[in-house]
Amino acid sequence: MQAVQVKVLNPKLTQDEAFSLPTRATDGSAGIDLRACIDEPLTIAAGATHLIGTGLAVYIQDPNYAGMILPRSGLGHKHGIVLGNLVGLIDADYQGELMVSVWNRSNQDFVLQPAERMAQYIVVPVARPEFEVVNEFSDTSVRGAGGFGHSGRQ
Ligand SMILES: O=c1ccn([C@H]2C[C@H](O)[C@@H](COP(=O)(O)OP(=O)(O)OP(=O)(O)O)O2)c(=O)[nH]1
Ligand SMILES: [Mg+2]
Repeated sequence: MQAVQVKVLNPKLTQDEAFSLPTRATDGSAGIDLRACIDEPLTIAAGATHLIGTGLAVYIQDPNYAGMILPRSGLGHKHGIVLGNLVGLIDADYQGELMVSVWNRSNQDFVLQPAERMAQYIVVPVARPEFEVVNEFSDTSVRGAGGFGHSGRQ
C-alpha cells in the first residue's frame, strides 16, 4: 500500500512534544492513537458530545482503502467516552481535518486533556464492486431474508 499523506494543520503538533505526531502505542498496534488538539482541558458533561479536531489532515487517496476512527477500549469501557457517530468512516478522498466526535455516554463528567489520546485510527481495504440491479438473486441462500436474531440466541 502506498504511504498515506499526513498534513499537520496545527503547528502545535510539531512544536509541543506532548502533541507528538500520531504513533502506534506498540509495534503490533493496529491503530494509531488520535490526540485531542485542544489548548485547555475540556469538560465533557455526562451525555454530551463534542467535535474535537486532531490538527491533522490524512489523505489516503487510493480509493481501495478507507480510514476508520474507533473508540479506545479503556476510555470507552472505564469512562464511557465513545464516538457520537459510533464509528467514523474516513473516505480516501477526504482532505479535511480529521475530526473526532467525542461522546460521553456515562453519567459522570469527563475532563479531556490537551493532547490526550481520545480515539484510534486504522486504514482498511475497501472492496468497491459495481452494483448490478436484478429482479431475482442468482441463488437462494440458506439464510434468505433471515436477520435480527432469526438464528436464535443460544
Ligand atoms: O468521525 C469522523 C467521520 C467523518 N469524518 C470526515 C471524513 C469523512 O470522509 C467525511 C465524511 O464522512 P461521512 O461520509 O460519514 O459523513 P456524511 O454525513 O455522509 O457527510 P458527507 O456528505 O460529507 O459524506 O467526514 C471525520 O473527520 N471524522
Ligand atoms: Mg458520506
